[in-house]
Amino acid sequence: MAIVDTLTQLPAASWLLLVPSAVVAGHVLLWLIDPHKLRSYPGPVLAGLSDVWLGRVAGSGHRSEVVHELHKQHGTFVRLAPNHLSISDPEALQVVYGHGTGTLKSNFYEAFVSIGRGLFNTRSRSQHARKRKIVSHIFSQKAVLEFEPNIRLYLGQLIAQWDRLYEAGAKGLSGDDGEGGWRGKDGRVWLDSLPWFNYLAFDIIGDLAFGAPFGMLATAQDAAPVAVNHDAAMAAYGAEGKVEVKYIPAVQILNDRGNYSATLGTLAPWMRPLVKHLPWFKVGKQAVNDLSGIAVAAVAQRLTTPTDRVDLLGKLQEGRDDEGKLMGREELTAEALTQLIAGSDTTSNSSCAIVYYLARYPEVQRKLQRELDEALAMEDETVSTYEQVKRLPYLQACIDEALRIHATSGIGLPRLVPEGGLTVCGEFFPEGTVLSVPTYTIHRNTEVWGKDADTFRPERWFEQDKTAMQKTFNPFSFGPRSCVGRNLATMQLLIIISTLLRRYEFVLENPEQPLEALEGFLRKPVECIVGIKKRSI
Ligand code: HEM
Repeated sequence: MAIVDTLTQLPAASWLLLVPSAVVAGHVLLWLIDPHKLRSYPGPVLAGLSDVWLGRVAGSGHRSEVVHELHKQHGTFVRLAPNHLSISDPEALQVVYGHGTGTLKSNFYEAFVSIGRGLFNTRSRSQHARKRKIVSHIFSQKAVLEFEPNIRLYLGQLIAQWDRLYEAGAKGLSGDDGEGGWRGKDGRVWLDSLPWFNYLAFDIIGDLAFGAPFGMLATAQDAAPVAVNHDAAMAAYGAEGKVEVKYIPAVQILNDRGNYSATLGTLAPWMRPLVKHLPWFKVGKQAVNDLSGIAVAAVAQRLTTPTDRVDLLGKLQEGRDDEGKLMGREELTAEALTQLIAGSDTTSNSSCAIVYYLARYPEVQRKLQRELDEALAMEDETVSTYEQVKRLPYLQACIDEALRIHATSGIGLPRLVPEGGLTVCGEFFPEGTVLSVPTYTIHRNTEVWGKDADTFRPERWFEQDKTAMQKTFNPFSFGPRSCVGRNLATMQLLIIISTLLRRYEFVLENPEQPLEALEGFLRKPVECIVGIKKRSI
């Protein structure tokens, strides 16, 4: 009681000193006790003491690069936080992520939960298995073929826009369509391709997941309808009448939300409510809200206007679990939101990176164009079909090589060691330890990819040990939590890249300039300005 009395009588200034000192002392004490038995592993001293070190690195936008440098310096094992060890050995992938080893997503993923849990941020094994069973049917190879017409429709719209800008650009004109506008120079149109790839990806996934495109390609603008009042929109399910909406920049909001959640998720759960009030985090919190509003508005709209069209939302509505139950409305909204988030900028960042590398290496681009010209006849439609391009080896090698060097999911995805512990690369880790394998780093492992692992060179896919490459190639992750949309993503990339590269020739303004990227949850190109010219085929 005496201690409590003394503390309550302390002046405010003393508290200002006391609280931080107690926090620091607590961290040092935990470091000394070493409850996770990770103290013997190398890494920055501050990382061993507090989550704040990794939080700051994540907030810098260069987490993968920082972790990569640490692995170069310290080797296979690097401690990234008091309870988080990064393992850069490709052999670790199968244990940390594979089927049957029992790892679960760590509490990092709690920072991604908004309107209920979707497939991506469900951590419970049984709940995830139930959802995955319903959703994986929708993304089977056979099922995704039904979505091909939607992909081809919006790609056709992108081409119509680029053809229009090229015709004007070839005459030396300029304009302001798309972010940053476009200008004609040297018989080409010059534009930042990233926003256009975002419009394409958002319109495709908007159409598939919500039943209508956002209309970004048509307006050349980042704008999506969001429910003004979530609760009212939720209540409107099944009722007559319209949901009140306003328009917001969805691509920007998705970026803000990814940066926010990927940083917040690195911090201990007790820190999260405190930092949410800092200005930087407030922007992200608003983004989480707005993003859910897009799903709420779209799903509410859809449910008040029933349709028999074939899309992801329709299939989710029909999906039943083992007990034959349909998804409730909240779950349906959460899953549609998950697909919007998971299936939009993943595809646009990847498309953008592929085009950047093809523009940077003109000989690779020409070789790919030769393959496309031989495979596709003159009279074929402007937009390739999946059937035409699904087995073109050089096209596949170009896509894989770009996904290797610019894996949009580059960070080590954190997993929790299950009951009984886990042995990874000869080291034992007790239950509750957080482990991850950094994709960015294993995609640069010189033993697997060769001495020139830092260079974009599709030929390596025909030269190096195929088994080792396939075991290490991790753009979609491995195991029960790997990308459920992989078949859809692969089909999209094959159709998009084959169509664009057959129709246009791409050059960079400054070929020596590396593709600058910033990372929240995903590594995103900052911009990719290309000069586009129509080919004569
Ligand atoms: C090039 C495009 C894509 C890449 C590189 C990619 C990559 C990934 C990766 C690495 C994960 C694991 C994330 C984690 O464990 O934290 C993942 C999960 C997921 N992806 Fe994709 N993805 C792509 C496209 C898509 C598309 C088009 C969809 C659907 C429309 C989709 C839906 C999902 C979902 C729902 C999950 C969570 C799966 C689960 O936890 O069971 N992805 N993706």
